Amino acid sequence: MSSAIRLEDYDVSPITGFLPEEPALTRLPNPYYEPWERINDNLQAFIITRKLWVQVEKLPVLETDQLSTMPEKRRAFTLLAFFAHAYIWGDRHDVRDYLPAPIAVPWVRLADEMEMKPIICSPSVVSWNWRKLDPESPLELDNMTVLQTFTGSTDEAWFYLITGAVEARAVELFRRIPGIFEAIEKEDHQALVEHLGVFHAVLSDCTHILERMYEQCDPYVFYWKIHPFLAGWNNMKSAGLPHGVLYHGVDDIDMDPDDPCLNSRRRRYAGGSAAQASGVHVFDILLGVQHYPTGLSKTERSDDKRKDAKLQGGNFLEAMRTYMPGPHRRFLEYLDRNCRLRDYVLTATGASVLDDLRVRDPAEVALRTQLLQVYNACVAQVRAFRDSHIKMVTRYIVSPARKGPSLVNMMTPQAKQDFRPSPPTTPITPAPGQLPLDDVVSDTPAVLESMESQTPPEGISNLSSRLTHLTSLFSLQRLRNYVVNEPISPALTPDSSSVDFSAHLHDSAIPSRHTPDVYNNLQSNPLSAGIADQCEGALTLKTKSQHVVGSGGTDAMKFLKQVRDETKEAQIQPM
Ligand code: HEM
Repeated sequence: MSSAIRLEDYDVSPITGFLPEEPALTRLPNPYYEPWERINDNLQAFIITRKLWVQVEKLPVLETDQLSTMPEKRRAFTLLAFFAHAYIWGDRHDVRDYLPAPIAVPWVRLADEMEMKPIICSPSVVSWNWRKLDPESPLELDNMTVLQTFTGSTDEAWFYLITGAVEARAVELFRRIPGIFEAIEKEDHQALVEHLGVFHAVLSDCTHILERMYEQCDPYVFYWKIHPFLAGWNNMKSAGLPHGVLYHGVDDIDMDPDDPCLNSRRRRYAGGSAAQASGVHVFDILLGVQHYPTGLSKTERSDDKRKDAKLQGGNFLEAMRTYMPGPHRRFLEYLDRNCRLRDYVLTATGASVLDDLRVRDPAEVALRTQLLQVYNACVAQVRAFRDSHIKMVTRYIVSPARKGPSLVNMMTPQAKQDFRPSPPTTPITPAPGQLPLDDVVSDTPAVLESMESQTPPEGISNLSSRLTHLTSLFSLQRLRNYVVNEPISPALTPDSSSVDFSAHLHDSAIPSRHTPDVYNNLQSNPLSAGIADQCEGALTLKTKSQHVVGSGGTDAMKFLKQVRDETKEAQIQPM
């Protein structure tokens, strides 16, 4: 290992680390790119009004050779990433399985040039997407703001900022990497203890910053409004992308649009994840934390198996490195190959070594014992970071997935626009026990609100009266518009899903074939004839939404817990 490692050789700044040192551009300076900037000026409005598709398709296919500086390239990449993900996921009721040439062509070119993949990633939404509020003040959370979001919400901005601020805080550690290498080379234990002390302080601050997520990012908003935009196009069959996404003008040149072989040309990429930010990778590598493919048992973790799994792309964290810019990836690879901190601490603090020294040099024994303690404290702190992160994933993914979407999320965009509570055109006689329809109509906003909050409005205290209201609303052809009426796919039944739909369905009063009592009851009531099938539609849509945003976090949790446990295994037992 050589202490001659120079961060700059890997595009890692001693001032801003993996974040670029040059401020991000707020607009591309060359007027040639004005068509992109003009779309971006109204991005959120175009998403809300569902006009982005048309806008993007009208764009010319711009060349990338007029992007002359790195900040320009980064801004262009980020703009295209936001356009692409808004184009694919902007309307979950109508997911497109291709990117039009005006996005795909320049994006693929830029990604190739930057040794990245044309998909949204942590570098594009976090590292290149901030500026300092006060340029003269330090780079830290309370002095950072975000340039670009899908939703315009403070929740989304905060989500990106927290990740950026963790990276920013870690810079103090990155700066010390050459020093850590040198201290090991020179066997300078005093210096090593000092470096690791700083490492520990950095880790503890990063955990604190992570936990500030709760201050301004609402889990519901994150899960239902932000997270879907960040999804990729791998394993997204249930969200409507069984084969991935076709990049028009790149992968379909000279092919008939109906050619079935086109599917094999579709690209599949993972979505944006903070696991693509380099900071936490550095923590692991420096401390010698080993990660294995998810589900690989301890006994299977021989070097051969590990290499095998590596070749098959089984290690998620390593796969995430392929979404980083080339120089950063190479920096991590360099560290991986050359950092031997853990082995060094293991040897320097081994029982026989310390026994030999005990009489000759008790001060050195004390120093080495301190070295072991501070090393272990760092490992424990990385574990604490991961524990905290797991709790966060529970609150931001698992819980909202269990609760299910609000009515607003189940409505088609058209239905949202169409909804105007108004009196019925055909008189319908209420069945015995039902409220008169006039009351129901005037109650509509309250019922909708109750479904949103999942609490019955005043006076409607039990499930059956809520269903009665629903029934009447359906009869009035109002709620019919809120659901997509298509048969439920056997592949998406609650049984095969990681989320317990049936329990939730009772709560939110959406009956289905899977809640037979309610379903049969509805079918036997003449006024509610047909409503059960409508509800099936709601369930289908709900299940679809669930799959767009993820499997309710079950797989992710398994992976995250394994990674957390692997961290613990790096601790060295004092002899
Ligand atoms: C609302 C907050 C967050 C949620 C819901 C969340 C969710 C997740 C999920 C589901 C994974 C599993 C892999 C994947 O699907 O990408 C993951 C992995 C990961 N996330 Fe987060 N994340 C959040 C914030 C952060 C932040 C702020 C950081 C760090 C700055 C971070 C760092 C990581 C890392 C390093 C991994 C890889 C696993 C590990 O090393 O423990 N996450 N995250």
